[in-house]
Amino acid sequence: MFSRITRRQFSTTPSTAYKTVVLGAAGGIGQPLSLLMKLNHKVTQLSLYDLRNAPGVAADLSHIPTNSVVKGFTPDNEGLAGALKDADVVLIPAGVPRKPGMTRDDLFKTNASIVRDLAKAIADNAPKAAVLVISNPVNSTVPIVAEVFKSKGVYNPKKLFGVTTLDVLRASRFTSEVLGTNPVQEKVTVVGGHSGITIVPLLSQTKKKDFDPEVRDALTHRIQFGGDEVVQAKQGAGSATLSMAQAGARFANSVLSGLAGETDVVEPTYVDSPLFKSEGIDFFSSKVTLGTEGVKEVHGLGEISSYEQDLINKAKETLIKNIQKGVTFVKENP
Ligand SMILES: NC(=O)C1=CN([C@@H]2O[C@H](COP(=O)(O)OP(=O)(O)OC[C@H]3O[C@@H](n4cnc5c(N)ncnc54)[C@H](O)[C@@H]3O)[C@@H](O)[C@H]2O)C=CC1
Ligand SMILES: O=C([O-])CC(=O)C(=O)O
Repeated sequence: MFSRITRRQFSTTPSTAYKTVVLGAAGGIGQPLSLLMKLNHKVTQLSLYDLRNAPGVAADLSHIPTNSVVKGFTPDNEGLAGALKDADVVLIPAGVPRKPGMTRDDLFKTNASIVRDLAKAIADNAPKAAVLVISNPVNSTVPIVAEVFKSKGVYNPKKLFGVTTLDVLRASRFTSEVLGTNPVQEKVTVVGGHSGITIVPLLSQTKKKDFDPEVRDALTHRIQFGGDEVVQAKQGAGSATLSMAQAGARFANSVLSGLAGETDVVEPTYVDSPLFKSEGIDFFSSKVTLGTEGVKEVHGLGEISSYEQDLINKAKETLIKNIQKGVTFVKENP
């Protein structure tokens, strides 16, 4: 167990000192994500939890001379309660990944109960933490966490995030490949959700703005189905792990920056959103300003093209079903 003294000791060097927890830390995403969190100077305590092997991953990372103490937990070794105590940020990459031929929704039957049970433990042990959900299907697992938190009276919509950053990374990369530009400077806002047609890149808001329709269609499709490229290339051995770790670490760093009081921290993320609530869509991804309490402001979509409006209309039809599926699951399987 980390003591408060340890936390204070380390908080003197950086201006911030946060405990970050990775649930599913020994997995394909969990290991590189834990490495990247070990390299983040805002993190002073890093707790790694998995059904097995988390203490080994923690021992390995603990030799890296950065400003954090790492500890591994399993069900037999202080368990979730030990891992989660005093957490500021909890990342959840626990659950099964896709194989070729599967949709993210096909993962629901296995991952829904995993995420529900982890959410119960977070509600009991770290109800004030920011919770970053990576486990698929994100469109449904985020509503699952929200329902569990509501049932336990600890739901804070400002602290629950579906991580859609990988869509943003892909959009930058793929757009730069088409335009021959520097991917680092190619910023693309991606809105909606995190699966197939619910992923909507707003290419009309990029510097290029006007794409040839054929190029635009192909680029949009590649961004929407980028995950499938990796699933197919891995031939049954899983889905994106390394690019996802980078995406998760970038988003976690933004959340930590917001908590630390940095200004103008803006990332697209799937949150409890006012944008389409009147249509029964409680969760939607758009640009969000992150602050000391989590979500500070959910941005509107801005000016979009009629092509993008059509994509959003289609995305909403799927999203409403995905969200309802998560809500119903928790009501029927509390
Ligand atoms: N949001 C996104 O953009 C992305 C999400 N994903 C999703 O992330 C999830 C994890 O993917 P991978 O790391 O590749 O899978 P993996 O199978 O390599 O690792 C998953 C880990 O979760 C652990 N786990 C399972 N049940 C658990 C529980 N109850 N408590 C704690 N740990 C548990 C497993 O032991 C394993 O170590 C999948 O659902 C995948 O679809 C993957 C890529 C991108
Ligand atoms: O495709 C998958 O199943 C994993 C994922 O969410 C992604 O890579 O975007």
